[in-house]
Amino acid sequence: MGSPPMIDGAFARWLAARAGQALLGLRAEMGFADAGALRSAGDKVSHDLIRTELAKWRPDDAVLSEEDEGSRLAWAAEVNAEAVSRLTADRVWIIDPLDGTREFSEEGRSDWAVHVALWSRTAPTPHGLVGGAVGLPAQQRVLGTDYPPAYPPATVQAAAPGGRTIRLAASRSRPPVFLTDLAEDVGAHLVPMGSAGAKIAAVVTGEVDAYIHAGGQYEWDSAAPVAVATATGLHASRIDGSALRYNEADPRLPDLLVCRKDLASRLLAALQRHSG
Ligand SMILES: Nc1ncnc2c1ncn2[C@@H]1O[C@H](COP(=O)(O)O)[C@@H](OP(=O)(O)O)[C@H]1O
Ligand SMILES: [Mg+2]
Repeated sequence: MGSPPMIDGAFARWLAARAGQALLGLRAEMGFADAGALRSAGDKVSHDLIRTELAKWRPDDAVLSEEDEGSRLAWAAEVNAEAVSRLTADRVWIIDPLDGTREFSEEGRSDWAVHVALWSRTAPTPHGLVGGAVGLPAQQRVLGTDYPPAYPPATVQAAAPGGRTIRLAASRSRPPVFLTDLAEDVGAHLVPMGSAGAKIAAVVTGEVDAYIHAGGQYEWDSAAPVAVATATGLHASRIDGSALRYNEADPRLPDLLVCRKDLASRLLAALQRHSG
């Protein structure tokens, strides 16, 4: 087999695709009888593959992966900088080897993803993400910053008279408590789905108009999909409108809004009313 692409965005796509193939193979091999075993094996196989390839092809870069020991710890940047290499590194790969682990273990579901993002200290944007890819293996596609999908999304319809209903993606297992009221307020209907990556990909492709999450998440849940979403021209922020920031000492990033640019001010105003 030849070498992977040199350019980081294309490398991220290559890596997400390879991990996705391994995960599809695992599903076929193990079946769905023991969901817990399939989930654990999926996390491990994808993590090990991505870790091995990063060590081989990007040995100087730091990595933050959900499956690393201690990944959820909140460090004090000034105290732990020496011990935690990502806090001083110029380039950090932020990885969720299997996002939507629960859906991965349910037969017939395609809302699970592989996230590979690259953060750079010298990035021109507040989020710091300079490349990334979201693999959707069961949908036979990878979305990446190397070929950002068109904006506005191809399947967006023109507004119907009287205002079109907003399709609002939300976690199928842990939706924010305020979301039902917010949806009613803005005339949206909720589309329950698993995986932050799959939901943001659905905004990118125009299957839904927005995704709102609150109540808990980590940087790896959104880094790669946010890299792709912002590369296409979509809005992505915290639910209070402030910037999403990655490779922080504390990896918790509990809430976000990703949506079409023309909906952002309306949804942020509604979030201000409902999420407080
Ligand atoms: N309240 C919470 N606290 C921590 N993580 C959360 C969370 N709600 C959602 N997540 C994480 O966000 C991802 C998408 O969640 P959901 O499918 O419910 O939308 C999942 O990642 P993983 O599947 O990688 O664990 C899930 O663990
Ligand atoms: Mg995740």
